Amino acid sequence: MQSSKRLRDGTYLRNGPGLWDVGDYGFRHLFDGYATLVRVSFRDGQAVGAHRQIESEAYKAAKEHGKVCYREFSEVPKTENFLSFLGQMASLFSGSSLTDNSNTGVVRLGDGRVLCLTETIKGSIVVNPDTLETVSKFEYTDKLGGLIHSAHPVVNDTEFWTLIPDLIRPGYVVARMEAGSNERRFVGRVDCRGGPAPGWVHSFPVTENYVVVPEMPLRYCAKNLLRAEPTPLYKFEWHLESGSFMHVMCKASGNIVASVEVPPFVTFHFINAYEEKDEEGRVTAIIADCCEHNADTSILDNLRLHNLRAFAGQDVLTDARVGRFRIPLDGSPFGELDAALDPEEHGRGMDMCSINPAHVGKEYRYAYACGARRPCNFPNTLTKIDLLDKTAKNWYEEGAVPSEPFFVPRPGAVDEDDGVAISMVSAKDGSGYALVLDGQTFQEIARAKFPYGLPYGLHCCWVPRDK
Ligand SMILES: CC(=O)/C=C/C=C(C)/C=C/C1=C(C)CCCC1(C)C
Ligand SMILES: CC(/C=C/C=O)=C\C=C\C=O
Ligand SMILES: [Fe+2]
Repeated sequence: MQSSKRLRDGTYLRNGPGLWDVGDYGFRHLFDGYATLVRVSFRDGQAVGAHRQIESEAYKAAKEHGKVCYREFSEVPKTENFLSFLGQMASLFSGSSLTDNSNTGVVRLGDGRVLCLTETIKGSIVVNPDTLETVSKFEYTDKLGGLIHSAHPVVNDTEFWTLIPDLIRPGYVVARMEAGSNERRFVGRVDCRGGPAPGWVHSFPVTENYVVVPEMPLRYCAKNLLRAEPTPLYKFEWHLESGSFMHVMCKASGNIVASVEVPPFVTFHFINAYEEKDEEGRVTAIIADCCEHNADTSILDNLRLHNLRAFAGQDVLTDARVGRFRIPLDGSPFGELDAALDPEEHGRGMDMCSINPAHVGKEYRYAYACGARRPCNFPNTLTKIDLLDKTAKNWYEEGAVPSEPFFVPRPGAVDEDDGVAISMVSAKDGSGYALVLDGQTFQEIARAKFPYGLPYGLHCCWVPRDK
């Protein structure tokens, strides 16, 4: 590793879809791939890397039978005859045909267990952060039920917040799990304000005292769940007429303290949220920021493998911005949604964000994300966004595809941006390296080359060495 500064010791883990072929069949969508876990361990100024497939039931069955055996994001097992089709329909309702391919995120729970996740509840899998071995299914011991949840729980050293959409009685259940437990406890419920089904909740934010529940017009669609062939919006449907809403639930009581209509939006990832206060310290509003795709669902189509492969270098990546919601707590029926800074600062593309974990739920200034240098069909820069100055610093290397810049604070740091941002980069020639950027200057501190290229990956976590 070429580095002048010492990095803190610990392990960076990154999860994501990494294998898109079964036998001679090629998958269609980025989100279908079987999970590949990547590790880079930093110790005494050296970096050691490894990667391994997560041994989900879906992955093992595909390997054994040479075909897709479970329902993935867009792939569906092929049925040989009408009887097996009927069997599949029945298993869909019980959830047994849904994938457990935990290809989205990886989180370190307060008790030290490391969990890989996806949108299906059964796809919660415990892994060993040192060997990357699949340890076991994470069994939720409660009776909350549900088949799907937000792929991104909000996790810290003491707790885990999750959102479970209810497709039968459109709404969301908010639940909390203590560190060290496998039991989620019901906190409260939000009923949908519009539409035939809840809006997709890939992620949601929390503040110190509240949980923010987004209801976007891109809604789950039971009919599309049953289809054998993917629709343009996969398992979802766009219901502009149904309205877009933001709900705020009190963490302590489970009561809804605000439910406002907002302009239409499309987001996978909330960045953070915090409480806005007046001079007397009373909470007047909730501010919630997200990677917002200008209410345009075509980002889902952008992420089809054909489009990613065929349109390299063409300017087809749909515009995105930091969407900032202001949700008033004074009973007003409407909330606001505006760009937090000029999207040109980050090339009108942005997603895959991280912040200093000490600022989750609190006022914050900096967000790290993938951005765009046009023309491009996929995010191709790393960007450090200053939400106060409304500016961005950008890292770019010609032909390279960097993954989520994951912020790791320096132990004992006081300044919010005192730390590093770690990303895995696929270079133009197909080789790969871990890149460490200074969280303040956004200049390169170190890079560690992998002996081989790695597929694009999604979300990350950090396991300190002393834990
Ligand atoms: C990788 C990523 O960000 C998203 C993955 C999403 C998945 C795997 C979604 C899967 C689903 C099913 C298999 C059926 C039910 C609907 C839905 C949650 C979309
Ligand atoms: C990779 C991605 C969006 C890129 C576009 O800007 C979204 C991934 C979502 C799942 O975690
Ligand atoms: Fe995600």
